[in-house]
Amino acid sequence: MPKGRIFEEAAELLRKAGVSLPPEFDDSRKLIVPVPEANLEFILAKPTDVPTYVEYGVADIGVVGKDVLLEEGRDVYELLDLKISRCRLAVAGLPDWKPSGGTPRVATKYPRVASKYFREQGQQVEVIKLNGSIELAPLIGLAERIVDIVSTGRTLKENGLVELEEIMPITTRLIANRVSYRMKSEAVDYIYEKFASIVEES
Ligand SMILES: Nc1ncnc2c1ncn2[C@@H]1O[C@H](COP(=O)(O)OP(=O)(O)OP(=O)(O)O)[C@@H](O)[C@H]1O
Ligand SMILES: O=P(O)(O)OC[C@H]1O[C@H](OP(=O)(O)OP(=O)(O)O)[C@H](O)[C@@H]1O
Repeated sequence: MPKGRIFEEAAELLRKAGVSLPPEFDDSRKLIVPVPEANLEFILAKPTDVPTYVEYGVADIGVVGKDVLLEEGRDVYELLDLKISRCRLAVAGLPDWKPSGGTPRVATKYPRVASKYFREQGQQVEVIKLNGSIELAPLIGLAERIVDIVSTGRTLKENGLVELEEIMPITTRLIANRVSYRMKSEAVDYIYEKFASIVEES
């Protein structure tokens, strides 16, 4: 399970699905939380590390944003769209930005996704990797454009930036380790079915 934004909505889904998570699950600092009643053990990880844990099989299944899944490019199965933490990946910049002579710079937490997008658009850009507060980049002259998550649009608005192009809609996905998917199919199916029934209802 990723800590941060997705956690709350994913925990709510699990509870709705009848998995009895202890109350301390939500605000404990513990990184490994066993839930023996459900025969499950949760690893609470940094969102970008979730696909790594699942690829290496230290977690059989994981919950992760499609943005992170695409960026990390790990070898895992994507089982289900959980349809939570809905947002979009977009190109944004200052409203008066116009292409000039040189190669434009694009700042982002998603260099892989951004490079692929601009390559497919036939646009040559220099991608600069940042780790957060991406909206700063055009304001301080690091880059002309950014590729980042937009949800309400508030961060862009409050920083005088505008959305220029939507790259793709983003939701949270259930992923599985390839070996666990085959060797522990009953357990993986159980979780899949639990989630699927709730996602369909909502
Ligand atoms: N503003 C947002 N609204 C809705 N969902 C978002 C938003 N920002 C990110 N997400 C989704 O939630 C996931 C996790 O976001 P979160 O902000 O918790 O991660 P993070 O900033 O990478 O974590 P950390 O703060 O540990 O670096 C993202 O991968 C994305 O799918
Ligand atoms: O459209 P909004 O609803 O304003 O949401 C978008 C913001 O949310 C995310 O940032 P986050 O808070 O995760 O901080 P970060 O800059 O460290 O990624 C994202 O990177 C945007 O900055």
